[in-house]
Amino acid sequence: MLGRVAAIETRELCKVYRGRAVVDGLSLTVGEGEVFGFLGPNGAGKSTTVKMLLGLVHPSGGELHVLGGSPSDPAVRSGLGFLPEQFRFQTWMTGEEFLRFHGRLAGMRADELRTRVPEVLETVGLGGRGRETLGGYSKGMLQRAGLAGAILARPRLVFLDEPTSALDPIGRVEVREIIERLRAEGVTVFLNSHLLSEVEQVCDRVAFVKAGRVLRQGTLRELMGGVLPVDLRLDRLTPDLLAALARLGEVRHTDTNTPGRATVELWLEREETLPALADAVHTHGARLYALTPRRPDLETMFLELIEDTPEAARSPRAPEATRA
Ligand SMILES: Nc1ncnc2c1ncn2[C@@H]1O[C@H](COP(=O)(O)OP(=O)(O)OP(=O)(O)O)[C@@H](O)[C@H]1O
Repeated sequence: MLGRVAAIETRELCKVYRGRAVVDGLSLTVGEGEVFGFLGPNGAGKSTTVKMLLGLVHPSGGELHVLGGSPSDPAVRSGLGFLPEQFRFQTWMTGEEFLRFHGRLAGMRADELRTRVPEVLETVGLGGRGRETLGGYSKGMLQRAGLAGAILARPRLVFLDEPTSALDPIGRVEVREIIERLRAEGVTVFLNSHLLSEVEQVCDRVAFVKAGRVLRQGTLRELMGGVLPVDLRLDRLTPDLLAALARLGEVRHTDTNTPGRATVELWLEREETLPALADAVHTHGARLYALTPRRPDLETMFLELIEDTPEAARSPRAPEATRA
């Protein structure tokens, strides 16, 4: 396959362990340059899928293409980066040595590594700490070092398995920024995370998996049924303005009980309608204090989907609670 190909494409992918299908007909498409969230409860088959996509586990059935080829092809493999959730570090190595070792395994030249290693250490927030041994790193620093290893060889597709599980809130924001930067550089990011708020903020598209199958995949908007709820706060709401707003979207709720303050919840079909809302308010002589598109609530979606399926015997909060 040449030209513009999907970064990942699987069709009816299966993995059977001891007679049990842990990945059971999984079909997935991830476009090049997308940040893709792969979500599901514990044991859904996410890690097994990632291992197959990396060529570390042989599928029992189905098809898979990664960067237009097979992950067993060294040329394809050299375009992949991976941050496993549980990384075994050599504690006696320094951060720099670890990255150089990693880079050599990925086929990078020594002179290339001389500039690239300090650069990625800086990117992941470990600038100036590369001469310390990994044994002395905190859990968060180790996770950053692992992330540095995953992006070191400038992969076109990078798999991040729970990249922020050991990080504090500042570290999480930093990793989000790194993901944004990778997206800007056209790198495809396949993100496995139980932190749904994080996925919500950074992913272009998501897939929900359960019992080895994709229950649903799409953009957050698509998964929301294509509507964009918007909250408006105004100084007043005249009948004319209400009628104008109702022409732009579906008015779901209004509140005019407080003098000098009115709120409207409106469901739009298209984001492009947002400026017209502000215009309508202005044209009708009202003052606009807030116009807030509501984020799709991934957690609610996730819980509904997981609960909807018969195998949902576990507590719906288990995915996050057990991984804290
Ligand atoms: N090598 C193996 N041999 C036998 N069973 C396995 C093997 N690897 C995974 N499994 C089983 O496959 C199922 C899916 O595991 P997997 O690790 O892919 O799930 P996951 O969605 O990544 O879960 P988690 O969110 O807990 O990491 C589990 O029931 C697990 O016990």
